[in-house]
Amino acid sequence: MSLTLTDVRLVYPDGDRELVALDEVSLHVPDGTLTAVVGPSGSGKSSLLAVAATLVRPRAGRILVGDTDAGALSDAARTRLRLNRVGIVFQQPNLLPSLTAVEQLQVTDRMRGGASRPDHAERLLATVGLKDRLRSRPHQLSGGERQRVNIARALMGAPEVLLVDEPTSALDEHRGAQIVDLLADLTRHHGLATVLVTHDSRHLDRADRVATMHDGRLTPP
Ligand SMILES: Nc1ncnc2c1ncn2[C@@H]1O[C@H](COP(=O)(O)OP(=O)(O)OP(=O)(O)O)[C@@H](O)[C@H]1O
Repeated sequence: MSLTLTDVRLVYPDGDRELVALDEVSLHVPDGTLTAVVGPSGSGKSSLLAVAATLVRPRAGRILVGDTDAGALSDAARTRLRLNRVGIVFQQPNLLPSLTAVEQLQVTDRMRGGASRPDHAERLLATVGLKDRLRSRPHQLSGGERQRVNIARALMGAPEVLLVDEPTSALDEHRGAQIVDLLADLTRHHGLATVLVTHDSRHLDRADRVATMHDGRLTPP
């Protein structure tokens, strides 16, 4: 399923004034494709992800996850949409220190209120190259491996949309390239509509499309 943003405007209060974080932003990400979003600090990249993740309601514009208009949903329905159809990979893996890799993924089953699926967790961890690390805890994993757990965890709910914020910022060039390769492969294999926010222009050749944020505007639109 695709992700479509149309004429999105997001405004934050700024003292007596308002700060326009997203200014008429439109973006269409077909399923099975990866769009990289680059741009300077403060240009609105994280705001774009927050809106696409339905974490923040824009002042104007439309967000479609597949055919579902997120703006038309109640807050409870948006939370369900986010849990079931959107995967989010934050910059910091935020893994729980005492849990093994498999258990990190199983936590999301519990959050979703469903049965725990250790087999599914193990399969996903194998997919991201961690089949020998299933019982490892975060301190036993490298930065790149922790980021792989983070990515596998985001796929537990079989999302249609994958939103990824700066996944390579803590990694060296080689490991960063491996993570972007992995995201591109997962995007194709699972038919995801993926948005990858990155400062890192080194890995953009793996993206199907590169868009640039500048002062809240996205080009090409
Ligand atoms: N919760 C908030 N309240 C008020 N202003 C905010 C808030 N979040 C972001 N902003 C402002 O909105 C603008 C866009 O910020 P955003 O974090 O989306 O940019 P960014 O491109 O992700 O930056 P970075 O690369 O540094 O993370 C900035 O001017 C920022 O200061």
